[in-house]
Amino acid sequence: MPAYDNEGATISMEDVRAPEAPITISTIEKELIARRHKQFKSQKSTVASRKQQAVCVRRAHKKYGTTKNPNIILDGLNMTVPKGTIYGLLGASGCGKTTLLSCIVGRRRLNSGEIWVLGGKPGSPGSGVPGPRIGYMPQEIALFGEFSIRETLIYFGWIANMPTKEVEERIDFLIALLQLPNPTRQVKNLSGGQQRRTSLAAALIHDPELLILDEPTVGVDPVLRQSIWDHLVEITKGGRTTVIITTHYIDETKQADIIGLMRGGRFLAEESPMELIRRYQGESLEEVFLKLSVLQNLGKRRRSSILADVVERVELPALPNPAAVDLEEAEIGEISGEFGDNVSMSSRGRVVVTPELVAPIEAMPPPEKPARNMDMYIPMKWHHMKALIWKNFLSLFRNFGALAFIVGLPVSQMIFFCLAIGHYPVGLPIAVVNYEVNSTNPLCEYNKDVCPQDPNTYEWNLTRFSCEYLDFLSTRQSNLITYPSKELAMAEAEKGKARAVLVFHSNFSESLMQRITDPRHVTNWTVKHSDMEAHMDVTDKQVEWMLYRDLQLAFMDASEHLATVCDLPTRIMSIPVHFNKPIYGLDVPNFTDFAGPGVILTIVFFLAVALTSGSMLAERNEGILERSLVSGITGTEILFSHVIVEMLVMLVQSAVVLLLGFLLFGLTMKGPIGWVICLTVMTGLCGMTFGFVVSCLCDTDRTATYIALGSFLPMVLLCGIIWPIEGMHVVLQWISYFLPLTLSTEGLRSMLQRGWSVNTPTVSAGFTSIAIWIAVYLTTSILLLKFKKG
Ligand SMILES: Nc1ncnc2c1ncn2[C@@H]1O[C@H](COP(=O)(O)OP(=O)(O)OP(=O)(O)O)[C@@H](O)[C@H]1O
Repeated sequence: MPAYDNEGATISMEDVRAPEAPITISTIEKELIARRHKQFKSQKSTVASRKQQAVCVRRAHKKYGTTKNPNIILDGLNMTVPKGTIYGLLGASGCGKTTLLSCIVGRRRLNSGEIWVLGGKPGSPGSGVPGPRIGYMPQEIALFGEFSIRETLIYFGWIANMPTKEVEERIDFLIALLQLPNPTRQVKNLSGGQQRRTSLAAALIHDPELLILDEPTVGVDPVLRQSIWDHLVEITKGGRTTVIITTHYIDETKQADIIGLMRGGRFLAEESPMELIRRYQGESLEEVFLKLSVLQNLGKRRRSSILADVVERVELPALPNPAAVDLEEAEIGEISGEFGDNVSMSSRGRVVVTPELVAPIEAMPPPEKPARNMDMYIPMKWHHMKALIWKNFLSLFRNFGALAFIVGLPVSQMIFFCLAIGHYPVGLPIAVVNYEVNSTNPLCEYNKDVCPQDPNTYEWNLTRFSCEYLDFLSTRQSNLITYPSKELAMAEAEKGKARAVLVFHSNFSESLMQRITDPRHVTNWTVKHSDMEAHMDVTDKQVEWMLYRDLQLAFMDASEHLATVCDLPTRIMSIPVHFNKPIYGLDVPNFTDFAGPGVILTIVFFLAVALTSGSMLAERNEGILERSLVSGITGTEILFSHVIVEMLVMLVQSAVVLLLGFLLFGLTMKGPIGWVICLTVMTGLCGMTFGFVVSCLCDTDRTATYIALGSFLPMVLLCGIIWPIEGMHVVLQWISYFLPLTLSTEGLRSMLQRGWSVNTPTVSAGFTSIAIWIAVYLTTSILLLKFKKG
């Protein structure tokens, strides 16, 4: 088809010449004409008359893009689809057919204009649209690859509230009609054409009142295509079913009752195929479309020299009736299609009415009022939930790789955490230069069990205290390496071969003894020589702190031992601070215990985010979500069905994480186990609802990954696992308290290590914070699903 730049043009009847030759009409065509006469009646355009149509679109405007750079798709379009007809929606690729259909099914909103579908406005309470009154086959396959054909059709049948037996009968019928393969075959293993036919079967399964089929015959062979069309003609015969179908095979729409030729955001014509061929003397509908496109160009650029060549080559029909009715633009908007076979050459602009067909005939019966019952106020319908939960379970268990990942990841993460984090660094290389002894062995000999104080004179004769000190240090840090000189030891430490250099002066013990026994007469020189010199590599804060602690504790151990062998009170030579048994926590605090609660909650939270946003995005990107929403499923139902299924997964994940942490790796647990489990599961639920928000906000997996990662780091950095909140900048402290993992981590830690109950403020704040976040995320995702339309 030639690409003419004719957007926004309309056709005036001066552009149309009289037909030159009569057209032969076949029997089928005669039958179709007869049907059209019966179906389309002239009537005045009122709200009531619009409600009588299967679909009625008036003055539709729809644009994408920004206000500065808009991409106008529908530009005042009018469309009328009478009940019981097949409406062929034709137009070049990208002209806006899918956009129009998604507005009709209520999945996109117009910028302005009105749409009536089956007597109601799509999305309004009680309209039944979206819902089972519609059968929608989108352009993409929009099916679950892991499902078999049968399971797919059962899912859509259940959504439409069909009993299983009836679904089975319809499956047999549709499999025969659409020549589908064995219904046990998985959709992902079908050919492209077979998948499209399965998708068509899903739209047909519940025998809807309005079938909207977006290119159902792509990749279907001509024989089958014909049988699909025959079926559509058959089901519309009774007048109950209406079909709107888009296709790129223009000539197959000969069997449609009306064809809407779309171009430049409007209809070039909305007319029966026979009438179009007759009026424009085309050999085929394709040729008619070409002529109408040129006419539209003429309307816009009547004198355009660019198109002159093309126009010369196209033979244009003349106006069949010079007394064509000319109407004002606003009125014409009201007229399109409602005069039945009268030609509305465009949705805006001049309209031609063929007088012989305008004769009023009996009015259509009033449309059935949509059922207004309590159903529409029930947020979740049982048959929807049944179908969704079944679908979610099947998709989860069919995908073995994902299942293994879901269970395996928390196990491996917990094992990694418990084995890798929080353990004391041992074997740190420590360089020792001991000028007090002449030994290459750091653990030099000393009189371990002999008191260096004379029992009679009480004179002290302390020797080799450096050896005693190193002996106790070696029980904490065993990798002591002796160097003969300080210079050599320092050079090695600078090369990274030692974390600390310890130097004992030659008169270390003697000076220390003087410092203790006669402090009044001790010189600075003596004090200096009684110190062990320590030079440390402090690039690693944790290592520095632990070495610092070990060096001091080794001194206390050695001095307490000395006091013991001398029958002195043990603590006499220690620093005068006595650390009693901790109020809470272990005698030797353990970083694994400290970080454990935060790590457990982070694992559970972010696994739930990944699981939920992944499955929701996959569903959305494959078009399944869209299709389910058009079938009448609500956002709330989709969310809760995921919550129910993923809750089970999360219970397993939480159990695995807690069992590994407490039973296998011995993390401290003093608190009420029931509440610990409850807080863990609630955190997973919070992650799940956050995953819903992410999947509703993002259009692609990539943006979802960015959001998930972008939120992971701040939450983990600020929730107090890595650094105490009290040490943060005051603004960040406030931000941190508002994050979902901060108060819950503190609450869990208080239960596990302090044994606090849920009544204590810290624990109850953890529960309250996570409950509020669940409510916020859930409400946001329900609102996003409801209102975020194109
Ligand atoms: N979500 C969107 N955001 C921005 N532009 C969009 C969006 N969806 C569609 N479009 C644009 O709107 C125009 C109409 O698209 P639409 O899918 O409705 O066309 P179509 O007639 O169905 O095409 P085809 O026959 O190829 O399926 C195209 O230019 C398309 O790029």
